[in-house]
Amino acid sequence: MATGRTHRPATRSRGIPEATVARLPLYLRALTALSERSVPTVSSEELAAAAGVNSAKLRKDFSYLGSYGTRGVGYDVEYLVYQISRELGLTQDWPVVIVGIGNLGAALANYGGFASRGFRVAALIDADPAMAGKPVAGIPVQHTDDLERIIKDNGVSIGVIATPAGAAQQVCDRLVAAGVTSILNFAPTVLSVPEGVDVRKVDLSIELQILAFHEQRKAGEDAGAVPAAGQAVPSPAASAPAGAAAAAVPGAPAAAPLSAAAAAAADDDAVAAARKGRPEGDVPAVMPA
Ligand SMILES: NC(=O)c1ccc[n+]([C@@H]2O[C@H](COP(=O)([O-])OP(=O)(O)OC[C@H]3O[C@@H](n4cnc5c(N)ncnc54)[C@H](O)[C@@H]3O)[C@@H](O)[C@H]2O)c1
Repeated sequence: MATGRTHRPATRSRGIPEATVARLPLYLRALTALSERSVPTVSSEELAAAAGVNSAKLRKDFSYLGSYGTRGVGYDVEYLVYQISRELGLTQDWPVVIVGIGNLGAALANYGGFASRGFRVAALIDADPAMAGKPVAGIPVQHTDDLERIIKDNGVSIGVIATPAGAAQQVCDRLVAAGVTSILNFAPTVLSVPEGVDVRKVDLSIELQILAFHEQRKAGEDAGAVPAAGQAVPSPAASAPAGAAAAAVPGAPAAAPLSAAAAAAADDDAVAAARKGRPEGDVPAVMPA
């Protein structure tokens, strides 16, 4: 199994902070919507509101791209789309493989949003021999026996893992050994990858747990927390020192993982500090709605 470092430092090449990189897709989505409506220019305030980011932060982010806008006119929408796309590496075509073509893998294969953003689904791979040759989203599923050849033939550097958790590390190791250097992991497990491989994870249940935490806080002020059915609250005195009691109570996420939504909204330094404290290396990839 591959071992070693699981994520990169807070800054990348050309000195763009990771928190800025995390916000670029938000700007791009808002700008693409403006472009589709043939809006020629946009102010930093309008764009910040559309992207859900504060406008001072947006201006700082764009300064890293060398984009300052024109006073009284704002930013040129088409040019910014180009600049951000180029910065994110989206001006080239990225062949992607999806491994694990069950409910989720098939849904991803059918998602039209990849192709429109420059991600071409080059191959679908599954371990089930019964699926081999069957088309999903018009692409025939191929067997995992051919994984290495498929990666090589298609020049794939990005792999999506949608297998059960128990298979994910082994699939990851094979993808990496075959030349994949970026992985989007949907399986609920932490992957170990060697130096130079980026992993981002999507876990909707974690996002829901964070929402549950906020819901509980909203409701808790008047009602007090009520444990979910079947969950007994352990006695802090019996099982843990007083300081650890809050973390021991079910439903009290004392150390919620840092979501990309939080990363996009927080200050760069705060993000770096929060990342430092995280026990796991790969990065959640769910973006704010
Ligand atoms: N991240 C999220 O928000 C999210 C949401 C839903 C599901 N999931 C996760 O996604 C994964 C897939 O869920 P699903 O509902 O599609 O499951 P599923 O059982 O429908 O599909 C899993 C597929 O993986 C294949 N598979 C198993 N081992 C494999 C291997 N070694 N190599 C290649 N293919 C292999 C199976 O043949 C099957 O087709 C699970 O880990 C699930 O927990 C994550």
